[in-house]
Amino acid sequence: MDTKTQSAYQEELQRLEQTNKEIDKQLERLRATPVYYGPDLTEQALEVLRENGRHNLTKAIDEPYFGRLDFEETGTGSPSPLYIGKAGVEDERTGRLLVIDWRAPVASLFYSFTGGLDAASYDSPDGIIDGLVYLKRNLVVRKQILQRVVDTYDRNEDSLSVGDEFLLYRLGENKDNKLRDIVSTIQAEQDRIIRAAKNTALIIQGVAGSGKTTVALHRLAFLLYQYREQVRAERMIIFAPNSMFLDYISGVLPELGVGNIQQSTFTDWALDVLDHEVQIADQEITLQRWFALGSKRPPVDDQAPGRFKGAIAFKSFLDDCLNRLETTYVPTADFSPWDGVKLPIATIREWFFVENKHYPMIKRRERVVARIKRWMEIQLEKVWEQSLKKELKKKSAQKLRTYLTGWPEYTAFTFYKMLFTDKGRPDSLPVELLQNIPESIVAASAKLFKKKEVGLEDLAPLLYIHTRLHGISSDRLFDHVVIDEAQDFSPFQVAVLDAYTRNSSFTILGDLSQGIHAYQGIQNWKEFSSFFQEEETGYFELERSYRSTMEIIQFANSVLQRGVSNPLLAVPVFRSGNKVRVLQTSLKERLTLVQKAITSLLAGTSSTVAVVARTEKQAQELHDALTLIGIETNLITSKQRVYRGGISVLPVYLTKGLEFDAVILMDVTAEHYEATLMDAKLLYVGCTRALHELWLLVTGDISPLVTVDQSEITTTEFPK
Ligand SMILES: Nc1ncnc2c1ncn2[C@@H]1O[C@H](COP(=O)(O)OP(=O)(O)OP(=O)(O)O)[C@@H](O)[C@H]1O
Repeated sequence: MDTKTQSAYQEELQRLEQTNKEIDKQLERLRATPVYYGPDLTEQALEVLRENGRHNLTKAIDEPYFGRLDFEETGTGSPSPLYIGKAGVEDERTGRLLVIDWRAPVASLFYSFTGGLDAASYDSPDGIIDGLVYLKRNLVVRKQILQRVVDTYDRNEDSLSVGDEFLLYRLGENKDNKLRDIVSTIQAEQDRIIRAAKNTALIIQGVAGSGKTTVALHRLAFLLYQYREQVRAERMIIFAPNSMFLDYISGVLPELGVGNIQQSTFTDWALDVLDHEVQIADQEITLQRWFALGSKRPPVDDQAPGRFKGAIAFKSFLDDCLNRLETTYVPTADFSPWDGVKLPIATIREWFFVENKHYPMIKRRERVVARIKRWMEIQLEKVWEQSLKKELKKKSAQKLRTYLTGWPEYTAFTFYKMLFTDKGRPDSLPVELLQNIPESIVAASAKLFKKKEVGLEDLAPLLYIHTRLHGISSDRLFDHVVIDEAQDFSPFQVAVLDAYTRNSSFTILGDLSQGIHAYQGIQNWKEFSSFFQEEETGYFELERSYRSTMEIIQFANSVLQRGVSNPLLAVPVFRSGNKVRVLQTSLKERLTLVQKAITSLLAGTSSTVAVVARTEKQAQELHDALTLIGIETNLITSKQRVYRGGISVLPVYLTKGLEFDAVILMDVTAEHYEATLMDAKLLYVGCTRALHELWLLVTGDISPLVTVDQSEITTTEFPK
């Protein structure tokens, strides 16, 4: 350690000791104070403050901060050190902030400052504050012990740009089975997204590994801090592609001290709103179909069920159907509960179309039926003879039941199903309407609906019908919605979610280059942005990739370039590693080579390894074969709910969103990965899952998507 580093280390040791003492003291006192459960409102408010204090201090006690910024606000005359941590800590006597919460306005300087001698500024509630930055320092504290001090900027040094050394140290670490927070190394372009204003629909196109998922989770924590008066955690939700992915990301929010944010798949949420009226047809079959090898795959066009039913045009079609129903959605005849008494249909129409016009259709029906019942009671009151009254009461109830059979109480599913069959349709919905839908879709839907099953692409239409029929109860509204892997969402899904989201407050993240579910997703972000007012929409691009080494990113980019015109290429951070290995093997030697590869990777620095097959069936076979030769692996299928880490075997399309220290891509042959857009995206997704090591195994002709002669980034040799 040179003298400068040594003195910085000593200075930080002292400071840490003081901070630790203060935190210990405060926590001890708070823990000793009995919790107040009584009725006094002031005491209750104080108890909330104490509880917050306990919570923050418990969080801060092991690692009080991770960064320091020396900032001289213009006009103050001298710089003061700001220590930045996951939770703010105040000196009880002086009220001075010992640690600043990373989400506080001033902390944004720590992330946005990129070096140089010029003044820096941040946005505070009192306006723009500017001044000079003297020092940016990263600190690693674990269990109250100072482990590392790295200066990434020093105004008195020659090099005046903020260095990447600490970021590279962080990126070089191995991964276990959970995504982690990045508060200590958030980059300026990520920070802009995290701190963007709440009432905007943010759309973020980010290359693989650019931190989209991580940024979205940090943004939720930021919004909860910055808008604490306006948003509640339980009213925020993050939609992720599957339950295993949710498990994988489940650690980040608690690490950031944020609880209770809903985390769900669109499917689970939709089924809940629909009160589980339908079941989802087996997804394995759908996936097998869309991820079959080359020629066995159906064409992906606008007639594919997901694209067709996910389009806004389909929403307009449903609107048309619902509007038609609405205009005729009342009985046609007067209602007569008994001879001589009549409620004219004109009155019923008036109640339905005029008096209750602001209610959704089914609610209106309910209100009108209640009104008819009240009217009947009034008529009955006019009958004096008790036995007759009793008889009329019974008779009229029966009459009403019969009358209402001509006024069915649709649910989302009964209405939707009716559209695809020729039975039970009201006159307002002639069967000719079906001409708007491709025959194959009508036939497949009708078959499925008979079993009360639906496809994933039916959920947005069902939810939409549900909201038109029943409305949205206020406890279902979200304060903010995050959609991860949004390129796989349909415009219709986003339109439905918009109805459930106050002020269109969205963070929508994805990567068009990873759009492997093209049969249901979008091809262009404009398909979403067109819903939102231009002034309330934000669009960001993230180009830097933090996950993988330079060699892996360059290789993955070359795959994309061979299959996609105008690809969005990732820019790697300068983290060099081993070359990508492309290993040829015979069918006979294939398994032995996989075994050797796994052993070699685990003996090196990798602790999570993925063996990636092209299809689910091949993954199953590989898993079985590896088990037989004594290698324990976790088989990941589309039904998986938990990500365990270790050695995983999975089909390439299920790797999306995950990451592993090392990836072994199996069968990268011409047969398995053709020179098509879809296969290029699939292989790109597979390659970009690797942090440190990427190995490709080839038995037969190599895929035309792969260039082996890039000797600076690939090798064909097995490591010694
Ligand atoms: N600023 C950062 N500092 C440290 N690590 C980072 C940073 N940004 C991203 N990472 C790391 O990069 C990896 C990729 O992040 P993440 O999974 O959020 O990216 P993504 O854009 O959602 O990826 P993909 O689209 O490929 O699934 C993670 O390991 C994350 O911790």
